[in-house]
Amino acid sequence: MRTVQFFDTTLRDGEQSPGVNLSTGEKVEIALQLEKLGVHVIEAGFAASSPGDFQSVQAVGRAVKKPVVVTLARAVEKDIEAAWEALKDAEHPGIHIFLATSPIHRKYKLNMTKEQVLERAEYAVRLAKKNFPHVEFSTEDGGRTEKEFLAQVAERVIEAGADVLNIPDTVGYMTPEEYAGIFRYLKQHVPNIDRVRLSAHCHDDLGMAVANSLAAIEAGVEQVEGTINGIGERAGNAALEEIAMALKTRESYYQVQTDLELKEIAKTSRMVSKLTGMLVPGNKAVVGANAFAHEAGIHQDGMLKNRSTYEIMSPETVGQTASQLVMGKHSGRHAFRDKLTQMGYQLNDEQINQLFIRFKELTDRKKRIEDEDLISLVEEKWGESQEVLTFEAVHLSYSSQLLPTASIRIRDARDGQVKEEAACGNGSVDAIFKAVDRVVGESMELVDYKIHSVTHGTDALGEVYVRLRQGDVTVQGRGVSTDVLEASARAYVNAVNRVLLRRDSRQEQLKKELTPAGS
Ligand SMILES: CC(=O)SCCNC(=O)CCNC(=O)[C@H](O)C(C)(C)COP(=O)(O)OP(=O)(O)OC[C@H]1O[C@@H](n2cnc3c(N)ncnc32)[C@H](O)[C@@H]1OP(=O)(O)O
Ligand SMILES: CC(C)C(=O)C(=O)O
Repeated sequence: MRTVQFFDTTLRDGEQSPGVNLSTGEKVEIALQLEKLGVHVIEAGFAASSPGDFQSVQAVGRAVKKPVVVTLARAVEKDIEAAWEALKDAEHPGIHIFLATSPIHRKYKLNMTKEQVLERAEYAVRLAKKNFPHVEFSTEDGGRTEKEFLAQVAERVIEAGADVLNIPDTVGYMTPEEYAGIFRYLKQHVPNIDRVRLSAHCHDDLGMAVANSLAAIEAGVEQVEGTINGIGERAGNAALEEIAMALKTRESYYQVQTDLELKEIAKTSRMVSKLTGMLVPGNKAVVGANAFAHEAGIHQDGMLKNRSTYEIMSPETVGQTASQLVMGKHSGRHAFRDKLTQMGYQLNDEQINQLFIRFKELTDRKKRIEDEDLISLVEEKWGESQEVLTFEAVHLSYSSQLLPTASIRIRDARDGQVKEEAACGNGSVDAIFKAVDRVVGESMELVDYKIHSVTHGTDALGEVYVRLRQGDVTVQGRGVSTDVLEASARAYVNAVNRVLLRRDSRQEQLKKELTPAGS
């Protein structure tokens, strides 16, 4: 099976995304991660473009040991000289020279004849070859170039010593069949075409960058160029992680392998997203948050029975966390039961059916159902009617210079007594929670505290959610009041009730299990 090499241009074409500007340190950080991912070539920038980019190219060249590090350069002496100056200390220095070849670019941008383009291309490659062991030449806007002329350019740069010949679809105009046809044509019409590694470089203007890259691979190219997360100029470049996973997942079809460390994909994607500020859409293939999430009941049921029903690759392969069955409007009973079991609730069919009705009602009101919503559903159904502690009153003493003190009054149904306690805290809410702990005689771990207003205006109802943990029991409590401190006290007492009930019902269950049958 033949191997296709990966040329990563996240740091050059990816950085051409409007609004992205990576510092030298950030480029080095990404480059080291790309090295771990196993790409063969890293395009670190455009050395002649600015002193900052020169410095970045130089730093990446020095930091990275295994991949070839290249810089982009126009077919002009000063760019080629700057490129060597930046990369002469690199372990594997390379240069990427480009010159547009299409009629539109020749006429309007370069103002050059075909003959001038041929001469300049050859001259630039010969010049670069004096220093660089690795010279790539790109026919910018190759996709819209006459095939016969492309073949002439190819012949000249091969003669001049180019190691890699890239035919970019600079403006993302090609269809897969057309693009593949260019490489087939060159293979048939250019003598010595075997002396260069053919490379594909696609843009996503019509959403075909990955499809075009794969078509080029089918036509025999040995290198693909692209970026992590598909970032880049305009609509971006071909997403390398998508090409890699297409080759891996459809290996028997493409009969091509890569040397990439696929498990590094998710980490690389997260790093690039964080440092460039380019967020990855949830539905992005391979690395999006939803790429391995299933919400529809029928899919979830299939997944529980066998993952291959709805997953063509596993998230672990690319270093993503395990597949998720997301609870929502479209979920079914199988997934619902599985989720509750995972959360520690062993419920019978009747209980599941009752809860499922409430769950579906909730999904009509709420977009995404979180674990805490499910906890509330269960607790609400089997918890609330047997309240142990009833909140009666709270009083706060607060001054800007002293610790706040809270006094709380709670009725305890276990002994029928009304209990009062006071406590100081780091803030008013903390004081209230500590006072409740004193009444109960135990302390709870506060895992989460959320507050939002239910209505508008200064008399708005404040709704407080708390999440408490004690041992392996986690519960949620809710309290509502026009006073947010009272809402906090109510929420905390509500949650403590649930801890006590859950503990009691577990003890009950244990007792039943330990009592011999018939006694
Ligand atoms: C498809 C691609 O992604 S190509 C890479 C695109 N990336 C970038 O352009 C980012 C970095 N670029 C830059 O920082 C600047 O454009 C620089 C420093 C390279 C050049 O800046 P300037 O000297 O001010 O020129 P400017 O960018 O305005 O114009 C480009 C010039 O290069 C010429 N040129 C464009 N491509 C090439 C080429 N491959 N070889 C030789 N000359 C070229 C243009 O014809 C134009 O020349 P002119 O001034 O004689 O008309
Ligand atoms: C410089 C070349 C390869 C390029 O980025 C393009 O044509 O899109």
